[in-house]
Amino acid sequence: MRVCVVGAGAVGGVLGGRLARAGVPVSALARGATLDALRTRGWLVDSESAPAAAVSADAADLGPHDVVIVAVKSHHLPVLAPALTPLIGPSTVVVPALNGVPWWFFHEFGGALEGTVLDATDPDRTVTAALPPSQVLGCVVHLAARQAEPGHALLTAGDELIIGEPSGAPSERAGRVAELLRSGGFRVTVSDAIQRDVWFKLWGNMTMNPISALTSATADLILDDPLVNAFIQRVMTEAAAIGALIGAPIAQSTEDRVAVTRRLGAFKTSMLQDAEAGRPIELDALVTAVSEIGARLAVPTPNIDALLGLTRLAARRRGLYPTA
Ligand SMILES: NC(=O)C1=CN([C@@H]2O[C@H](COP(=O)(O)OP(=O)(O)OC[C@H]3O[C@@H](n4cnc5c(N)ncnc54)[C@H](OP(=O)(O)O)[C@@H]3O)[C@@H](O)[C@H]2O)C=CC1
Ligand SMILES: CC(C)(CO)C(=O)C(=O)O
Repeated sequence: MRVCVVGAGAVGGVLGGRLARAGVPVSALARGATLDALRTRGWLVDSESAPAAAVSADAADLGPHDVVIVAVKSHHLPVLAPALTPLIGPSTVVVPALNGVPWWFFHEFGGALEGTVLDATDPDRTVTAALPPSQVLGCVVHLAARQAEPGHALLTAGDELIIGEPSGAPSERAGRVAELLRSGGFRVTVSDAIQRDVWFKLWGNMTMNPISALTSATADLILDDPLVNAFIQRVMTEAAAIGALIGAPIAQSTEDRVAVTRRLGAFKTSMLQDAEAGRPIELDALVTAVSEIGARLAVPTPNIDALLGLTRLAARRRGLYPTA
């Protein structure tokens, strides 16, 4: 199976590198220093390297693949997606390894918002046009990775991936992709409700990540502040109510979910790391999208909107989010 990774950063580097180590031909669409590193020494994950099948900044050089793993930060996609069409043939499976509410989320999900494309994550519908939801196999990434340097990915915690058809139905392609990912040493679950898995992960990071970017605080400090902790749980309560309405109910209590995060100690969320490095933050997929879903359902989201407004303004002031 020919695989192409779009965005060979932390997650893309781990996925691509592990698959390449297992003997899978994995090419990369990359740019800048990452492109140079992949060209020179191939994939490098932890201390293990493997040749890259092909590497280019131009998808036309790479051509159609059986599986395209999309692992850029979600805010890159609206501009990048149209350039990805040469990678996509009629039977290509697109596996988005992204956090937040993805562009394909309401495809074959049923309910009041069936087929909705969100302005928050696909404002000009370029992503939906270039990466058709019918070719998407949903994915949730439950691992932590970072880049030691361009082209050198480190897997720092976890190894779990959840994949699933947006419709929830079993499929031959889900089985094929699960086997592929397992060959890279990942623990893979095939879900019959992948949107629930997306929503559950989002439920944790849609609060911690923006609050950390807003306050520059590690997770322990955020959760030790009783007012911030209570605010987080109000945001989570609103998000859980939306989840229940769209068919992604959450069984856990907010207290229990927060306790799980608290046990991780004094860590910096990925959004805080991006903010500190002066990189744009992934606010739209994590928070703007949830606010938009609430608005589309006419569900009031005062706490989500307060979080969004404050984080967006702070990020704009620091050049980490586009101005209106
Ligand atoms: N890191 C983690 O532990 C986890 C991350 N996630 C999610 O996975 C997704 C990817 O995150 P992560 O791997 O951390 O992000 P990174 O920033 O490490 O990697 C993204 C990569 O995409 C590249 N990229 C962006 N635009 C282009 C372009 N136009 N052409 C070619 N390459 C491009 C970036 O290149 P450049 O460096 O040049 O900008 C970078 O190498 C996000 O949605 C994140 O929230 C999910 C679970 C865990
Ligand atoms: C670890 C966790 C859940 C914190 O919100 C996360 O997803 C992130 O840092 O991006």
